[in-house]
Amino acid sequence: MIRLDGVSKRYPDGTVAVHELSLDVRAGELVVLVGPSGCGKTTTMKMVNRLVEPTGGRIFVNGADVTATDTVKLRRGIGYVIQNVGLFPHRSIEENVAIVTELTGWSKSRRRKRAHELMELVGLHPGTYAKRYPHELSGGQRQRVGVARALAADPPVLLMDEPFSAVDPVVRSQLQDEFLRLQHDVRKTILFVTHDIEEAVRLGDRIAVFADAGRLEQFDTPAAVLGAPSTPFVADFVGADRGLKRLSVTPVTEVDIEQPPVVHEDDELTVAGAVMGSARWAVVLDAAGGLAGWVGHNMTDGPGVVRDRARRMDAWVALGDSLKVAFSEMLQWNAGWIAVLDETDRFLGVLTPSTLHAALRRSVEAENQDVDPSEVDLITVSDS
Ligand SMILES: Nc1ncnc2c1ncn2[C@@H]1O[C@H](COP(=O)(O)OP(=O)(O)OP(=O)(O)O)[C@@H](O)[C@H]1O
Repeated sequence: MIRLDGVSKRYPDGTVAVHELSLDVRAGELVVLVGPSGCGKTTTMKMVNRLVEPTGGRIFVNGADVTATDTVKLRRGIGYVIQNVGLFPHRSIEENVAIVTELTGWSKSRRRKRAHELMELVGLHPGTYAKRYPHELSGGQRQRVGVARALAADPPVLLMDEPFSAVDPVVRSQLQDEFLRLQHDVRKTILFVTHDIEEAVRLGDRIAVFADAGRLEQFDTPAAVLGAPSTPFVADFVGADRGLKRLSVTPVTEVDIEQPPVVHEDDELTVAGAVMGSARWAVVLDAAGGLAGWVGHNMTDGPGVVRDRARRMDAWVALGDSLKVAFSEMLQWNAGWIAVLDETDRFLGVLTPSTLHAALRRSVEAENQDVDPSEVDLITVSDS
């Protein structure tokens, strides 16, 4: 969808901002350009919509050479979101969002309808915000207006240059979440610039790590960049805590799950005790196979059914959630284990701190060796 072919940019003063860069972004993919300040990320992005003209190489958007495309037409098909948004201060939010559709000659009522739709999409209720002016919004809200405006003409391609870096970390994280949800729905082809590796890992389908002068050090999935940095520069850039960062890009899979004894709410306590054998506790399921809670072996004496003694259990994750979500769930509930449920809320098994650790080790080892994660043997303290 976007293809850079040996692209270079030397500014008139002799600065080489980008040197023979080749990169492709597939349709519907979100590629993050990340690297230290001055490495040529912004220059690269601006060459795609011709705010900067390359001095070498070729750039294609949807198969067409950008230098052979009329700039007005080119930019109409490319939404552009920048750090401080650049909203028009004397226009209302609704008018700011509609600016591109105004330029393309849409009728007033159609522009208004589209602006309201987009405001809803980015979480700004039009009833409250449509008539406000930019100075009456928070920084995070202004960024959302910037995203809505870029989406107004429904361009297939979005360029985003540090769009969330002007807001505080909490709002930033919120905007990132919302943006991921939005991208899930709209599936644009996105080139996203940031200097923040955490943001890159969180958002990117693939990330391109730049060193100086637009030199591409590694272009791969976040998991691969964190798990197997291809050069010392990348290893240094992603940081010594890359193992921790990997948590957020490694999903919980079937192989990570443990199977504790399972009993049902209606089981007799004596039966439940027998099912547990030497185990200290069992998971309690409801009639639909969903998680009802847990029961300890020492709670199974006497008459009655499991339901009478079972304790509630609220700590769970869905299969496919990240290990980071699993760890934080465990910490939040101060639980020694958490349940794993499928998409219909049926119980699949549990994760414990040691299975979580094993899952992380397995994923790092697999990445390093380029083998299937299920084939990696783990040696743990309890094995030795
Ligand atoms: N108009 C210009 N004239 C001369 N040099 C420029 C110009 N614009 C950018 N540069 C230089 O090109 C290099 C790359 O700049 P660019 O803005 O692309 O970097 P960046 O990776 O986006 O940096 P940052 O993260 O700090 O925004 C820098 O050395 C910069 O000083």
